[in-house]
Amino acid sequence: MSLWEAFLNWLRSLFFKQEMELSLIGLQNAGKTSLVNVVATGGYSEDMIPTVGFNMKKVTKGNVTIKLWDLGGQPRFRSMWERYCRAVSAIVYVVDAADNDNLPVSRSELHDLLSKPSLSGIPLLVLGNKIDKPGALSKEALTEQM
Ligand SMILES: Nc1nc2c(ncn2[C@@H]2O[C@H](COP(=O)(O)OP(=O)(O)OP(=O)(O)O)[C@@H](O)[C@H]2O)c(=O)[nH]1
Ligand SMILES: [Mg+2]
Repeated sequence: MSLWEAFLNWLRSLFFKQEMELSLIGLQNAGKTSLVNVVATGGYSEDMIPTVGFNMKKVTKGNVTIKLWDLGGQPRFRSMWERYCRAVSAIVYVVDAADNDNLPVSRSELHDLLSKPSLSGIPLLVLGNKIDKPGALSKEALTEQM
């Protein structure tokens, strides 16, 4: 790389640095912390401890830094979801696509959250997780259920 190109790249990096914040929510055991770990370090483990409260992780790839708020999904932590979703660039709602029994609860928690005026206009991604498991719903079936 020539000196000139290096200089241009440096200039670009100054102007195109991007920062965003994402909140990961969804019922306990949906796989939110596992997802954060895979994105941040590439590591996956079956041996996970339920998140108490929340965790924050910053991940930088190239010019993009993402602040990830990983929230606990147990009932006692769900009332904090809204507070940690208000100021983010996007919300990722994680659903265990293989856990049929808990889908109605997951659905009603999602709709509860979407009814909050403070969150109107924030982009939302509903992420069907655990699609490797037998019995996991297809994208279409999950969309229908949620
Ligand atoms: N088969 C399968 N298991 C997964 C997947 N993602 C996560 N798990 C497992 O699901 C369990 C729960 O994962 P966590 O990441 O702790 O779930 P969580 O949503 O953070 O749960 P809370 O912190 O309690 O809200 C762990 O045993 C993971 O190994 C997946 O894509 N496929
Ligand atoms: Mg967790």
